Amino acid sequence: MKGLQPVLETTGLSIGYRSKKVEKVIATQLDLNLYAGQLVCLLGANGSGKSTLMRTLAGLQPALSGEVMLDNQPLTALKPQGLATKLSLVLTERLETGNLTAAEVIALGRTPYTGWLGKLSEKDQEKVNEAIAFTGTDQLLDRHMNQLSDGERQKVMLARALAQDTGVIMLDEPTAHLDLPSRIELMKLLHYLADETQKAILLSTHELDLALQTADQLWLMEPGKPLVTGVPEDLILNGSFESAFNKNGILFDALSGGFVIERQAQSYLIDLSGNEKQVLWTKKAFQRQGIRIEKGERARFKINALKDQLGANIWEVIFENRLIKLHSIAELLHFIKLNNEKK
Ligand SMILES: Nc1ncnc2c1ncn2[C@@H]1O[C@H](COP(=O)(O)OP(=O)(O)OP(=O)(O)O)[C@@H](O)[C@H]1O
Repeated sequence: MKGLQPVLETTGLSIGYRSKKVEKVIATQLDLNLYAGQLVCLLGANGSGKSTLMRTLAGLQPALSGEVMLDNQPLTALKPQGLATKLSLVLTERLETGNLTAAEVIALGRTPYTGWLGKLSEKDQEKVNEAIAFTGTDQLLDRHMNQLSDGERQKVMLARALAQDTGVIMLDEPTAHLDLPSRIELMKLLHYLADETQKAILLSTHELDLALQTADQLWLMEPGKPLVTGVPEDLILNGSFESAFNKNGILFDALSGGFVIERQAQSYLIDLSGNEKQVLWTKKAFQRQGIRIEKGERARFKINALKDQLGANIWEVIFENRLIKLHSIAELLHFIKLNNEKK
């Protein structure tokens, strides 16, 4: 990113809460950069400080110390209207927009340019139309907000933010109430938007899998530790991702890129080879059943996962010099458990 100017930059930023007597510091020494065209996912366990950071970057709460520069201007020097032309924020809380139609809500995005009662100019209407086209909300325009599903409402709120035409868009847990297909659709849309419109998009989320697959950059928050930034794969390889999320029997498996539930496992002398996909799912089944593969000089179970002539999955097991053919993972698990006990 050398040579590129960040749209949003923090220097020595400390965030937290200050009351008359006490100061509650949530994170310090934050030197963060947000660049045009990037989708950045802010990740962290509950209470790690994601909302506090978003609120501070959006000017909704003061920093404890340090500086936030937005478009080369200190955030603190921007008046609300000026700020609203540079940064838009989509919150998860359902706003009191129930009686408004989707079209009216999207048009509200132009408020910083028109004033509350302002009439939309041709340019305003153009921006609104663009926002509608990007988000595919044209079928929803006449509907009232309280008649929309969570996914539809979220798209309308995104269209409003797009109509606001700011360099930075921030979204606080935008996928929170959505089902899996809608979550994937929204993340894909955000990635496309960042790329296509060169906006900087920062969102907080608990969707680790989706963030790993779509974010250009991750910002990882962990209480008491410095915030770590980087591309997802680097953060996996250097162990930051594991460190932030491994807890209470849930482990991030850096080899598969997924989370596994840690179980009490028993070792079995197994030699497993064969068809890649079958081997992968056989290993997952072993993991789920607490069967830990232990490689040894002499495997007690020598398993070859393969397809038969008709293309069906089979597992050939050599056990005590006999060849046994099994036809499902269920049969394999049963066989191994039964025979491992017979010493
Ligand atoms: N108004 C407040 N005054 C004091 N402390 C607060 C306030 N709001 C939040 N906190 C504390 O700040 C810490 C960070 O909270 P924050 O809401 O930023 O975390 P988060 O990562 O967004 O959590 P979640 O994933 O649960 O939404 C928590 O310990 C929380 O209790």
